[in-house]
Amino acid sequence: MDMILFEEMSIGDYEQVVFCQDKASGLKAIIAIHDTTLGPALGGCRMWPYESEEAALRDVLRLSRGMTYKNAAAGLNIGGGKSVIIGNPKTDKSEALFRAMGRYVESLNGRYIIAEDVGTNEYDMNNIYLETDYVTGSTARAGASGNPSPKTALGVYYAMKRTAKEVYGDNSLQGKTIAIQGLGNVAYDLCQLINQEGGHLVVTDINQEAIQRVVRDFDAKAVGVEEIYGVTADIFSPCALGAVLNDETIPQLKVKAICGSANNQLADIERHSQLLSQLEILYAPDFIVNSGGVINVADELSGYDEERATVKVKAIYEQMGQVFEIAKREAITTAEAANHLAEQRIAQMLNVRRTFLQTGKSAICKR
Ligand SMILES: NC(=O)C1=CN([C@@H]2O[C@H](COP(=O)(O)OP(=O)(O)OC[C@H]3O[C@@H](n4cnc5c(N)ncnc54)[C@H](O)[C@@H]3O)[C@@H](O)[C@H]2O)C=CC1
Ligand SMILES: O=C(O)CCC(=O)C(=O)O
Repeated sequence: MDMILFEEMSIGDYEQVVFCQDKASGLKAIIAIHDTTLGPALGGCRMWPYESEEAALRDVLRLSRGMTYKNAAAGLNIGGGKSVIIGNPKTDKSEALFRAMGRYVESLNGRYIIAEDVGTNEYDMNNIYLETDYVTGSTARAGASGNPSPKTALGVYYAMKRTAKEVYGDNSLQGKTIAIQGLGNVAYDLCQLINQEGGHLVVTDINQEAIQRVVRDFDAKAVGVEEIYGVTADIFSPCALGAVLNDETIPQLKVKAICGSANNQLADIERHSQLLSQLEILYAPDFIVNSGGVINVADELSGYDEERATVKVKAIYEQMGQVFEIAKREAITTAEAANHLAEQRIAQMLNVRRTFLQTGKSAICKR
């Protein structure tokens, strides 16, 4: 590994990285806590057959930092963290593996709260709950919120409507063509919402079954995995994995806007957001668009109320509008505007905390 860990941690301002190994269950995991200024770090656990340990480490560092920004911009009183388990979610899962992971989460004593991400689900969280209370998104107890994907999809839908309003002057998706990459948990529900509103879907996935389901249920048109970038559409919606907006793909785009659920869509945030802006393609920043899932699971920390969580998720519409306004007012890219929003809130709350209080009052105290 030619990566120097403490240097990486220092550059990205990470608080803590924990390597977890349990030989009996086969667990190899990394937990990254990026920033806990606003509260305990909350973020999902990705299970993925990473090609190297360095790739896993890079992913968890990138994703945990993203959670700090996402949680701050969403107005949540929680910090940013994430975890990865190195393994194949189709073949390597077991009760023991997730219980071993749960014990590592417990050992952090509330500094990190786990949830699901790509490759893990609410049933895995149920096994984690057997070892720790610091888990959200399970179905294991009263007040647990379960699978966050439907709420993530709802948030993407509202972000997409606000994006459509910004570009086309009307927030309706009726008659609009949306090109969707990746048809997993989030995108299936998103396709349903778009279809219900009369939008047209052009879709792709590496999984044929996922494609067939959406073609059958929502009258979508399927294209090849590489063709999706060149589809003539109103909005491109990346809902698979990260770094899909890069030097090769951006010049192929024939859309006026991008709004999707995938984390870390821009391969190089600064350069590629500038390039999109030069091409007059409006980029709806990923961590604002996809914050519905974490807004939903974080609601558990105050005693889960689905109605309240839904109201907060729908408010992504206004939040997106605010980001577009900041970008226009300050003549910066939308990615920069979203970052400013998050960074300003963290700086302001750090300042508020200068006043001494006898007892701490954090999100987790309210459980
Ligand atoms: N599930 C949630 O609540 C949240 C998800 N996200 C992000 O949204 C994205 C999607 O999440 P989920 O739907 O939960 O994941 P998922 O694993 O259910 O779906 C991902 C889909 O993308 C497909 N895919 C993978 N590589 C592809 C490629 N090169 N081209 C086309 N399709 C490809 C997969 O076959 C799969 O169907 C991920 O980036 C995730 O981190 C972000 C916030 C919350
Ligand atoms: O939605 C979740 O399960 C937790 C939040 C998260 O990991 C994410 O938003 O990427």
